[in-house]
Amino acid sequence: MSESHWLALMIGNSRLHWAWFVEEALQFAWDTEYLPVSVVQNLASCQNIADFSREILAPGTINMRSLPPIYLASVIPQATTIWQTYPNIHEITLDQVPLQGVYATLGIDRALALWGAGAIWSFPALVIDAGTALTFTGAKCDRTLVGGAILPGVRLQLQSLGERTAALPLVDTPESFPSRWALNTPESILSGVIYTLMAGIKDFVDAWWQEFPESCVAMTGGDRALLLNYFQVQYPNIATKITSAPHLIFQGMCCYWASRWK
Ligand SMILES: Nc1ncnc2c1ncn2[C@@H]1O[C@H](COP(=O)(O)OP(=O)(O)OP(=O)(O)O)[C@@H](O)[C@H]1O
Ligand SMILES: CC(C)(CO)[C@@H](O)C(=O)NCCC(=O)O
Ligand SMILES: [K+]
Repeated sequence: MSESHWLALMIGNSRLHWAWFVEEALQFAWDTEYLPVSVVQNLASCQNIADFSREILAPGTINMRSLPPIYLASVIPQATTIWQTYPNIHEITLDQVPLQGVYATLGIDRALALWGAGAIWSFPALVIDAGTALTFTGAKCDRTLVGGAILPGVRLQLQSLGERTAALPLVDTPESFPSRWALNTPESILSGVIYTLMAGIKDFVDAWWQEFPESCVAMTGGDRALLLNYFQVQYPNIATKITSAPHLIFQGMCCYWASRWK
C-alpha cells in the first residue's frame, strides 16, 4: 500500500479533526462529529475509496486507489480504542514527539502543535490552542518545554455559566466584539468572558515575549479566527504579532510522518 497518501486524525474534546495529505502537502482539512463505533468498524471493510470518504464525510472524494493509512492522535483514551479495528492505523504518542522535558500527562495535541510551530518558524515558539480548552504551550531554543497553562475555552466558559446558574442564559459566541460596560444580562456575560480572556491572553504573550523576544507566537484551534478578530479591535499591536495557524496539529503530525518515511 502506498504511503504517499495518508490521513491525519486528531481526536479532540468536541469533535474529530481530519486532514488528507499527499506526502508532506496538506490537501484539505475538515471536521466531523464523533463517528459511531459501527461506522469505524465499517471503514476497514470499505470496498473502495468513495465508500470510505462517504463514511468519514470528506468534502469530495479523496483521490486514492486503496484505503489510506490513518495517523491518529487523541486526547481521549477511550476514543482511540475503537480505531484499533482499522487495519492501517498509526497512533502518535508523546514519546514520539522530539521535545525535551515534557511531563507524562502533557496533551498530545499540545505537543504536536508545538512541534509543528517549531518546524515552521523554529524554536523558541509559543502555541495558543483556542479549542474546548484554551492552552498555552511553549518551548525554548533547544526544544525543551518551558511549560504552559490550561483554561476553559470560549464556548466552555459561556456554557458553564448558562448551565450552572439559575438566572444566566446560554449565550453564543458573538461575531462582533462586545462592549465592555453592558446593560443587559447576555451582553454582561459576553463582556466578562471576552474581556478577561483577551486580557489573559495578552498577559501570557507579553510574559513570553519578555523572556523570548524573538519567538513566534502562533494561534490555532476552533476559536482562532474569532479571537484574532477580537485582538484586532482590542490590542491591534499584538494582533499583528500573533500568527494565525489553522493546521498546526496536522503540521506536527506531518513532522512525525516525515520522520518515519524520509
Ligand atoms: N461545530 C462546532 N463544534 C464545536 N465547536 C465549534 C464548532 N464550530 C466552532 N467551534 C468552536 O471551536 C471551539 C472548539 O475548538 P476545537 O474544535 O479546536 O476543539 P476540540 O475539538 O476540543 O479540539 P481540541 O481538543 O484540539 O481543542 C469551541 O470553543 C467553539 O467555539
Ligand atoms: C488540555 C487539553 C484538553 C487541550 O485539548 C489536552 O491537551 C489534554 O487533555 N491535556 C492533558 C493535560 C495537560 O496537557 O497537561
Ligand atoms: K476530565
